[in-house]
Amino acid sequence: MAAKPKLTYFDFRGAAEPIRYVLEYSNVEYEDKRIQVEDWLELKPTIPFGLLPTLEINGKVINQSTAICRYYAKKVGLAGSDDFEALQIDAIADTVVDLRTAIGMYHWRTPEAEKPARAKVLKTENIPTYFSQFEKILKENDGYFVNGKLSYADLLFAGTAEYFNNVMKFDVFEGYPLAKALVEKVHNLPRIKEWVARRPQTLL
Ligand SMILES: N[C@@H](CCC(=O)N[C@@H](CS)C(=O)NCC(=O)O)C(=O)O
Repeated sequence: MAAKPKLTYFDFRGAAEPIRYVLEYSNVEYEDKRIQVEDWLELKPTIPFGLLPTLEINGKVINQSTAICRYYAKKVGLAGSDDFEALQIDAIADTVVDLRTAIGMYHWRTPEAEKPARAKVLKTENIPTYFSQFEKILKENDGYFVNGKLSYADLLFAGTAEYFNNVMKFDVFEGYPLAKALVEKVHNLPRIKEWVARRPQTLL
């Protein structure tokens, strides 16, 4: 019997939570390995590209959270039913990750003295630009990102929602009712609901 895939990340939701959502939705058994930040510097040289999350599967260690999401999404019909649908789903997923990266850089890499100014730019420029476009796309697609049906882009977005709010320390979804409703819809999917109820409580 093949070993369970092993997802390795910090004890955070961050970039691993969308993978966890897709794995939970797909009912895949996996090991959710969480490492402590204080152990990271010792571990980093042993990780390909020195970044997490990774997924160990069939003895190979794979990086890149979105590629991992897509791999499992394909197996359960959440990655598009033709190449053009897949393209639109991938584009949304990469866009959500772009915003997550900008917010992550603000939190983890911006010197404290520069944080207030950076937070203001995120709040007044970056976030409204992304969210008003998300809202428009959701309106055109019956409340989902692509073609009125659930895809891994929706799971990735919902799995990142809390990270946006907790890092920014305000309700990023305020004024964007379709984005808010999409997160609720995903969180009401039975397997996601069950995961959210039992997952470890972490800061980010
Ligand atoms: N594009 C990569 C980004 C991976 C990444 O930046 N990981 C961060 C945490 S979210 C990391 O491992 N940081 C530790 C470090 O830079 O030493 C992905 O989505 O998996």
